[in-house]
Amino acid sequence: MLSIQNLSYHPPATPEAILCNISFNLCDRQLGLMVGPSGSGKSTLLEVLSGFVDWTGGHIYWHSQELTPDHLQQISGLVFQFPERHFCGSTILEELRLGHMDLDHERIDHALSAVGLGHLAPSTSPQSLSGGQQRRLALAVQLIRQPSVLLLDEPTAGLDWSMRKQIFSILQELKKDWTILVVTHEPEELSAMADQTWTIAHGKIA
Ligand SMILES: Nc1ncnc2c1ncn2[C@@H]1O[C@H](COP(=O)(O)OP(=O)(O)OP(=O)(O)O)[C@@H](O)[C@H]1O
Repeated sequence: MLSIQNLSYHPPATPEAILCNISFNLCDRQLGLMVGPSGSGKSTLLEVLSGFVDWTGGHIYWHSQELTPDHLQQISGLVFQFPERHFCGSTILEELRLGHMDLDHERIDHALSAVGLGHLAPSTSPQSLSGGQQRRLALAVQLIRQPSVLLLDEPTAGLDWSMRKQIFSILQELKKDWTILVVTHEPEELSAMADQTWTIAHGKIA
């Protein structure tokens, strides 16, 4: 279980805290949904939970272990909003192997199959994929690291209805094996599959 207790983040440059006394628990193999309007602190929360930002108050636990930002970088897999903008590899294989040159084919095939891309040749260019396929590749890039917690920032932003449906059905499958936190300002269809939903506004959970 990921346990967030009274988490606050107040960088010196901001007059107000960006995150204020956030507390919630996300159980293993559950999908949690954090819903809030633009500017409410959703992306900042994911940056903290990915270990990119050092919080200024509170505690984060994975099961009974208290976590530092270094721990969080190890256990979390963050898929940014519009992740396709950050693709660097010229092939799917290169994209998946970035920073993990020793990954074997079995693990690569497993990650691609988990997101419904098992039929694609590893030599395919990420740029030639559809929008929905690119989002699924971005998921595979994180899954291949086998994170304990998968963090998704607006996973269906900018996709049309049929591509959003692809992502929903992948998430429905992934949540059988992975612990997932999704942040979004448009919960819509995601609400139906979420095990827990929280609302965030002005850095506080309502
Ligand atoms: N490094 C920073 N320094 C100062 N202010 C920041 C910083 N990062 C975020 N903020 C502010 O914190 C607030 C929350 O931003 P955040 O991006 O987390 O919101 P969000 O809910 O993800 O919004 P969106 O849905 O538009 O991405 C905003 O008011 C933003 O301007």
